Amino acid sequence: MITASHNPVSDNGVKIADPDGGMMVQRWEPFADALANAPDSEHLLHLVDRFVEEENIPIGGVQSAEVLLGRDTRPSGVALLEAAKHGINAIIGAVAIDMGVLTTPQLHWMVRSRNKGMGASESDYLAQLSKSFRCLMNLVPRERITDSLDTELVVDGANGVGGGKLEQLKKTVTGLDISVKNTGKNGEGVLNESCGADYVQKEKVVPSGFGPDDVGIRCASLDGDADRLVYFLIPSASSKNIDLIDGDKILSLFAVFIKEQLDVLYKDSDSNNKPPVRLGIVQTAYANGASTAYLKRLGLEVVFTPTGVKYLHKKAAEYDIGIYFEANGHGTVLFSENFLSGLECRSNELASASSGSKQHKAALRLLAVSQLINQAVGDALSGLLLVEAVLQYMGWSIRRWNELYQDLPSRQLKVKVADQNAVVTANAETQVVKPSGLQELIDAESGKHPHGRCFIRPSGTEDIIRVYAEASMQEAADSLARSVALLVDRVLGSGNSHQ
Ligand SMILES: CC(=O)N[C@H]1[C@@H](OP(=O)(O)O)O[C@H](CO)[C@@H](O)[C@@H]1O
Ligand SMILES: [Mg+2]
Repeated sequence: MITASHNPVSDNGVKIADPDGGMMVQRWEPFADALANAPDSEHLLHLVDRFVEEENIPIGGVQSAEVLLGRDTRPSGVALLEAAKHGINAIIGAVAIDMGVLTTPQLHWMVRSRNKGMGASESDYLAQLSKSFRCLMNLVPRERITDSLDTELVVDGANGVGGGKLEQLKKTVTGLDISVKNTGKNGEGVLNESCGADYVQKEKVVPSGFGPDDVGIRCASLDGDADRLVYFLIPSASSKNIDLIDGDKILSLFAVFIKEQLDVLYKDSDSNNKPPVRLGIVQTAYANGASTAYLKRLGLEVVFTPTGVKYLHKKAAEYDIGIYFEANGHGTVLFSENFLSGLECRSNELASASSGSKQHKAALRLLAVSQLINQAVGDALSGLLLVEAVLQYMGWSIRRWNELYQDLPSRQLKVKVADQNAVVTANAETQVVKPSGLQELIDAESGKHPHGRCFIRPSGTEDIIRVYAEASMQEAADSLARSVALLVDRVLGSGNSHQ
C-alpha cells in the first residue's frame, strides 16, 4: 500500500500487508529497513538474495506469487506504484496486481479475502459493509426507534481517499444522513492540512471546512488513508475548540454494546461462574485513565501493550473477542474463528428453537458486527458504520455518548536527547528501567498531583523521547509534563526542545 497516512501530502511511503491481511510480521522488519536503506542496486540485489535464502522462499518455482498493490491519492503515488510493479515483476513467478486508489484497510481486507477464497473486489467490500450494517439497523429494538433519533452525520475526509469512498458507500446505506466534507475533489483542499483525524485529535480544534452550520451535529474525521477515525462535536458557533470523542471512547462504545449482547446471549449459561466467552480490551499507556477506569467498572478485562497497532492487534487476537484502539482512533474488534463458528451454531439452534427471541437477535448482532468491522486491520469506514449502528441501537446522541466518562486532562511533550535508546521501558512502556533511578524521580513528580500519572518512552517514529502526563486538572497535567521533561533533559542530556 503506497501511502504516508496522516502525514503531509509531500511525504510518501509503504505499508505492507501479510498474506492473512494483517500487518507484516515483525520478524521481517529488519529486512524491510535494510532494503529501504540499501545504498545502490547491487546491495539491494544482494540483500534480496540473502533474504530469499535465509527465509527459504521458493522463487521461480511452479508456485506463483500475487502481490496486490494499492495507493492513496498522493500525486507521487502514481510513479511509486509503477516502480513497485517493476520491482515485483522482476521476480520470476511474481505478479503485481494493481487494485487502484484505495484506503489502506480496503487493501488489507482484499488480501485477507482473496487468500480465504472469497470475493475480494472493491464492490465485494462495499457490499459486505452495507449488508452487515443493514442487518444491524434492522435489529435495532422497535421501542428504541423514535422520531428524535439523530441520523445526521458530517464527515471530514481529510482531503484524502476516504471521503470519496464514503460517498460511494453512502449510496448503498440507508437510515443515515451522511454528508462528506474535505473530499479533496477537484483540487480543493490539501491532504491532511488543517483537517483529518490526526489534526483533530492532536489540536482539538475545528477542522477546515467546518463552521457554524455544524454546531451540535455529530461530526467525524478520517485520516489520509482512512485507517483512523475520531468523532467530535462543535459546542458553539463562537468556539474554536471541539469536544473530542477519541479512539478510547469509540472503544468504550463498542465494549458496552458487545458486552450487552454477550450478557443477553449467555444469560442462562451455567458455567460455574466462569464466563463462557473471553472478551478482552486492549489499550496502550496513552489511553486516557478515565477510559480504563470506566471499562474496569463495567467488569471488563483490560490489558496493555506497547504503543503501535502491531502490538495491540496481536494481543487482541488472543481473545474470543478482542477490542483494541489507540487514542488516536486506530483500532478494530477481532473475533476468533473458533468463537465465530460456535456463534453460528448457537444462532442456528436459536433460529429453530426461538427465532426472533432476544437471544437469537443478540447472536445475529454479534455475527453482523464480525462481518462489518474489518478483521484485518483498523478501518475508519467500517468503524464509522459500526459507531452509527450502535448509537442507533442505544438511542444515544453524540452528547450522551460523550458523557460515558469525562476525560482526565492530559499533556504530551517531546524531548530531544542525545540518544533516545538510552531509555529502556517495561510493563507496556509505563515504567523506565534504564537509566536507573529515573522512574523514582517520575513517581515523585506524579505523586504531587491528584490522579497524577506520567510516563516517558522513546518514540518509534521520531528521534525523541515522548512525555505523557495526566492529572485531574489541566494545569497540573501541564506542570507534571513540564517537570518530567526537565528531568529527562537533565538525566539524558543535550535536550533543548519541549513542544
Ligand atoms: C503517541 C502517539 O500518538 N504515537 C503514535 C506514533 O508512534 P510513536 O512510537 O509514539 O512515534 O505513531 C504510530 C504510527 O502511526 C502510532 O501508532 C502511535 O500511536
Ligand atoms: Mg493512517
